[in-house]
Amino acid sequence: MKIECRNLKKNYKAKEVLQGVNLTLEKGKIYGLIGRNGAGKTMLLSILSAQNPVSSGQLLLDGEPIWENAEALSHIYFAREIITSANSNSGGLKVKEYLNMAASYLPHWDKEMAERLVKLFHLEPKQRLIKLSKGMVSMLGAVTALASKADFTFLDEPVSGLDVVAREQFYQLLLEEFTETGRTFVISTHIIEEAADIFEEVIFLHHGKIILKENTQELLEETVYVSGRAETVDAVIQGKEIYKPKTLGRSKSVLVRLQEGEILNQKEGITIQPVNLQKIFVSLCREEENV
Ligand SMILES: Nc1ncnc2c1ncn2[C@@H]1O[C@H](COP(=O)(O)OP(=O)(O)OP(=O)(O)O)[C@@H](O)[C@H]1O
Repeated sequence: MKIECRNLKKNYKAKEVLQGVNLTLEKGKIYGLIGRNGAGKTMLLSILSAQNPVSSGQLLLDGEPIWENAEALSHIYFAREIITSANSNSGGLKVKEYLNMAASYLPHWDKEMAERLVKLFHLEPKQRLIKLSKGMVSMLGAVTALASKADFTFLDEPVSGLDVVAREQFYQLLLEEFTETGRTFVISTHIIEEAADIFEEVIFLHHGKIILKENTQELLEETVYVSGRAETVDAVIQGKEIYKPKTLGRSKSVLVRLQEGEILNQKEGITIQPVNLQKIFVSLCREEENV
């Protein structure tokens, strides 16, 4: 099973929110969707789940269009941010009512799992959503996403507002569910490092374009930070794929993307260090923005 997007574009008046996204999401993977504020993450997830029409391009599940296709949509669920303000549709609902509503439109809903997770997260079924704390609202979203049992489940910043204990608990549950079922999860988050071990692949979205989609482990193993005397750094990185160098006086630092099996020669006057995902993301954004 796979979802494919071909040259997806979304415009709002003159603004191109998605600028030709090509993406394949395979069954049985956890993807991390990373992007700056306004990059288009929520938009992409809402389009992938057919909650929003595209301006152009194709969106397919196993070769069949997803838009207005009930069978395809029964395999996809997007747990978007729950709006609980007084004038929203959800705000006045009780936790129990919100979950009953989800159960009514999600064809593979696991009632027993939802009840178990509600207890685990100490959510009170009779409490109205408007009275929940920000973290509790996030937990309710996580419960809905997990209990949806959709083959492709998208979560928009599921851990925002959760305390560290609850965040670990959420990722643990997610991994257990993933291991048991082989469902696909796409998770957007700004807390990159914490989730880096969970994501099999990372997708970096920048100004409505995918600037990187890679296996997380390979990306980390094959990217190094080189710093030291500028002329030595230049000699070592010659002919290599690099991300946005920084020069300060006579010293220089740069991220180098190695090819499989490629190594850098250690020379006096430079250091070669491993990097984390956050650093790679920041460097790539700087590269794109040319700053
Ligand atoms: N209904 C709309 N009308 C016009 N522009 C919109 C609409 N919805 C989203 N946008 C624009 O689309 C762009 C992408 O928004 P989106 O919410 O997808 O970003 P995001 O990556 O999820 O950001 P964040 O991390 O801040 O949540 C933004 O520039 C936003 O202003």
